[in-house]
Amino acid sequence: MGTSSADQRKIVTGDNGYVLEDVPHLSDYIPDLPTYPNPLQDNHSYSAVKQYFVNEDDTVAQQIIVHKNSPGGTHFRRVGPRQKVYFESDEVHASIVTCGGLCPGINTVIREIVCGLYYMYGVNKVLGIEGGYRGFYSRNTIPLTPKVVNDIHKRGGTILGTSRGGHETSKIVDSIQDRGITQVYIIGGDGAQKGASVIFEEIKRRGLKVAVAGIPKTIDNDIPVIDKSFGFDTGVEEAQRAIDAAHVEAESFENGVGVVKLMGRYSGFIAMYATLASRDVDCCLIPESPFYLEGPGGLFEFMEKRLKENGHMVIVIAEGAGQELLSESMHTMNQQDASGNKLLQDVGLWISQKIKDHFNKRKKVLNLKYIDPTYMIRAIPSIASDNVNCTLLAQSAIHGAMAGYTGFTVGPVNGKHAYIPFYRVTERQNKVVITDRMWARLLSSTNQPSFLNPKDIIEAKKEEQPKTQLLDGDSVSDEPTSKENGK
Ligand SMILES: Nc1ncnc2c1ncn2[C@@H]1O[C@H](COP(=O)(O)OP(=O)(O)O)[C@@H](O)[C@H]1O
Ligand SMILES: O=P(O)(O)OC[C@H]1O[C@](O)(COP(=O)(O)O)[C@@H](O)[C@@H]1O
Ligand SMILES: [Mg+2]
Repeated sequence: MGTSSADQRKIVTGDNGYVLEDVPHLSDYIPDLPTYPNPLQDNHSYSAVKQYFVNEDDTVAQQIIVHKNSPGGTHFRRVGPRQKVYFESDEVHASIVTCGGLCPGINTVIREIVCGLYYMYGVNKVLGIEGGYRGFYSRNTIPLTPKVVNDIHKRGGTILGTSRGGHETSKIVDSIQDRGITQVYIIGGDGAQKGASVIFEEIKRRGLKVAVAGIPKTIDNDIPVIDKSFGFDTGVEEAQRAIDAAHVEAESFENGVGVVKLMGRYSGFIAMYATLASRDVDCCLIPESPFYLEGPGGLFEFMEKRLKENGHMVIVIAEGAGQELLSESMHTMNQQDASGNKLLQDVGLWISQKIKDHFNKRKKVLNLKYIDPTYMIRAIPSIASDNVNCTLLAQSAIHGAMAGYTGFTVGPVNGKHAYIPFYRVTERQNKVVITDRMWARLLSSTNQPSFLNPKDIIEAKKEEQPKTQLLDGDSVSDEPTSKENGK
């Protein structure tokens, strides 16, 4: 096995093309750290479990579809408790912060970090940071105990509050240092993971014994490498209620059209999965798949055909879809939120008006109902399966931090949880790949136009994006493409 530390990445290579993209460890930059036996070995719930401690060499393969002569490929370190820990229980002063937009299940993750630290590792100093990153330097903190968090998983939102913007690295790390915090748990999306990475770098530069762990939260599912985020299934489930309502309204009126706008700033996963789950959707529009309204192969032509055949139809549109059409017609400026995310025009209102105008001009009856459940799908408590996801993530993050790992995001990779270095989850956004099988499944389920001409398809294939990873059994590769590698 060889190791390479080019640009600080910990890459371990083995036989037959095996590669481990390892995560940093406190001992990488602090010499002679003492270790302690893991207190879990005396814990009645765990000591009976055969092979409870994870073998140090266990790793999780990023690619599970392999061929006879495939090389070993990229792997990540498997999560779980280690025999040795790098913190004594009373040395741990943990902090938890929640950043960015809401997502069902955040409170469950908070609860499980607090309870996991208390019950598994005997840690009783856990601090909640209020209001996102800026809370480190501008807000009060909340001491968190199992009693305080006991019922919070039944509530939507985050008991700590959240925010966008406000990431001032040195002020945050000063606060971590001043308060004597030794473990930082950051629950947040792609933006928050970038912030976590910068915090980790500054902590390392200052040589502090502070573990930084990221727990990915993204209702849009735009974080790469991981199978999917907690809360995503809850969001898709809740979206069914809006689609059902749109369908009932549409089929009850002559030429009824239900338009449902769902979240998805840059990635259309919620719209795609809500559509595939529902079977009542006639057309799904996402940011990754450009569409057009007029002319042969356009949306209006398809609508006229579908309404003639069925008398009603449902359109699901992701909020980031068709933004190029909107800015053409509205001459909008590029506005951003406090975190630098693009502020979008309401594509649902826009498309509803365009559809109405089109049918009005042709003097055709149209009954259009526009439903915007945007915040309803993310402001609710998580469903049972997501609660289990949250527990696994929280406990895995704790085991990693206690074992001295740092600068990592935890997440499921092909169903097995792994510690993933920050750079792998921040270097790009996860998007629906429209030349992949999952989008083809959607097109064949709705029978909508692809809005692509043969030339576009050749171009899209040439772009060689990584495959859609979410729940797609056929997904083959999430490796950076040759383009991303700059080759
Ligand atoms: N490139 C970045 N570097 C440092 N901090 C960032 C970066 N991008 C976003 N952040 C911070 O992360 C937090 C959450 O980001 P945001 O994009 O709002 O939500 P999310 O984490 O859900 O994607 C914000 O406080 C923001 O300032
Ligand atoms: O209005 P807000 O709070 O900025 O949130 C809206 C946005 O949050 C999202 O859910 C994603 O936000 P995150 O990146 O924070 O997860 C988008 O789909 C949506 O545009
Ligand atoms: Mg984001």
